[in-house]
Parts: sequence; C-alpha cells; structure tokens
Amino acid sequence: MLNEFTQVLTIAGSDSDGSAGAQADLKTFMARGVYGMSVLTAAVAGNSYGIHDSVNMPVSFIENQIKDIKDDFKVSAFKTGMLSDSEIIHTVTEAIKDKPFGYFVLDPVIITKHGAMLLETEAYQTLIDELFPLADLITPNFYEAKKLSGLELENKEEIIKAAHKLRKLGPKNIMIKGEHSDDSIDEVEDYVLLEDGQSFWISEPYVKTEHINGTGDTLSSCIVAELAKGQSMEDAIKTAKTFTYNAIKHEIAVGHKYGPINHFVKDDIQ
Ligand SMILES: Nc1ncnc2c1ncn2[C@@H]1O[C@H](COP(=O)(O)OP(=O)(O)OP(=O)(O)O)[C@@H](O)[C@H]1O
Ligand SMILES: Cc1ncc(COP(=O)(O)O)c(N)n1
Repeated sequence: MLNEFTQVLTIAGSDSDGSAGAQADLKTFMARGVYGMSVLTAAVAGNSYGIHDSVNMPVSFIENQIKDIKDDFKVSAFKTGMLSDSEIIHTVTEAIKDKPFGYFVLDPVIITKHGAMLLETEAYQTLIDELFPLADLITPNFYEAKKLSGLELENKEEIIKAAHKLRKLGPKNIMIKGEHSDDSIDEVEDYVLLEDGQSFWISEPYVKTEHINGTGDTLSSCIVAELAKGQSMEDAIKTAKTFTYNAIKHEIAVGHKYGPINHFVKDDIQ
C-alpha cells in the first residue's frame, strides 16, 4: 500500500529563467513537501534583465490540462497566477467553478517588477467579476491593490479600507503586500483581513537586494502548500511570509541582474 501524498496545483505562466511563474511555484511546492502540478496559461521568454516575449496557450489546451488533472488527481489546494486576458480568465473560471481542487489562492498578477504587463487592463474587471467570488484568498501586491481597489493607499488607514473594499467583491480573505520599492524602509509590512473579520499586520525586515524575482509567486504557492497540509489560513500566511523572507535573505548568485530567490532555504535558518 503506497502512502497518500498531499497534491497541489498552480494555474500559471511559465517563466523561462525559472525565477517566477509556474517554475517558482513548483520549486516552492517541492521545498514545502507537497506534490506539485502545473497548468500552463502562457509562457514568457525572460531572464534576470526582464521579460522579452510572451505567448498565451490556446484556451482549448488550458481546458484539456485542467480536465486531465481533474480526471486523475486529488488536489487539496491550488493557485492562479498569470492569466493574461479575459478569455483565459473566463476559461479558468468555467473549469474550476465546481470547486474541484480545494482551497483557492488567487494571486492577481498584473505587472512584473520590471514593468512587463502580464494581464491586459481590460481584463481587471473580468478577474473581479468572475474569479474573485470563488477565491479563498487574494494576495495583491501594493500596485495591484491600488489598481483593483481604486484607492491610492497613501497610509495604513487606506490599506485597511482597500482590504475591506476588495473583500466586498467576494474573496473570503485578503492579503495586501507592502511597498518595497524604497531602499530607505526598515520593514516590509503586509496587511491581512481574515474571513471572520480579524485582521493583522505581518512584517519582516526589508532585505536590500536585487534578487527578488518570484517573491509573490513563492508567497502564494507556499500558502497553497500549507493550506493543503492542513494549516489554518492565518498560520499558512505566517509560514509563507517567513519562508519567503528567508528565501530573499539567503541570496544565491544566479543571473546578472534581478535574480531569483533561494528556494533551497531551510526552515530553521533565522
Ligand atoms: N526586499 C524585500 N525584503 C523583505 N521582504 C520582501 C522584499 N520584497 C518582497 N518582500 C516580501 O515578499 C512577499 C511578496 O511580496 P511582493 O510585493 O514582492 O510580491 P509581488 O510584487 O507580487 O512579487 P513580484 O513583483 O515579483 O510580482 C511579501 O510578503 C513582501 O513583503
Ligand atoms: C510567468 C510569470 N508569472 C508571474 C510573474 C511575476 O512573478 P512574481 O510576482 O512572483 O515576481 C512572472 N515574472 N512571470
């Protein structure tokens, strides 16, 4: 008799340099001890200098990938990352609306740190209308939270207001990731609003590094892994914040510019 194994899924884009997208998700799943699967929505050609080309997968191919996973596996939690446009969002919504894969973490990927658009502007509303109501958690970064809430987020009160506004759109839990574009900050502070109305700020020291590709993907896929293993939403978020911080702090020398973070990092490293 074989052992049962916790199974998770990412529905995301491929990033050729392995730093972000589905590759970062699969590395995180491996590091957190769960069996990871990937449905590819798109593929980008890029390296540590930036993204230089991209293609979307045909929607029939996205449907077939999801169908094959549904037909065979017992997925306990999944995430979505790069979804490119309204047609892909609609395809994914139709395929997952009967909740075949357990907890759903929606990472509303809009733009990369280098300014490459991974979601068309016209598709923001489709994401809100179709996928937000299905999500157990959304994890917008500072920029994405501004775009999706329509607020400027100039202070903590506005961030709290944005989280409440986003929750009214349907997702059960909200995590707004803090600003980290300014080298003078000491801490990167994220805000979490939970389903039961409780909320908290979660912070780690700011790491001054250029090796930051894939931070958002790593955070959301670590939350997926921990939810699948049975952690509560609050504990999964806290574990993921620590894991991502450690992966940023313990840099690896890969790439010449904005390199990947360190998915080999161990839990006991402080
Ligand atoms: N330089 C840093 N030092 C410490 N923590 C960081 C740093 N950069 C990001 N983080 C943390 O990493 C996690 C991912 O957040 P981030 O805002 O980078 O996501 P993201 O913008 O979606 O990623 P990306 O820009 O790669 O798409 C958050 O918890 C954030 O606070
Ligand atoms: C295919 C793909 N998906 C997502 C991101 C953003 O990654 P992150 O927000 O984690 O840096 C990326 N660079 N490429």
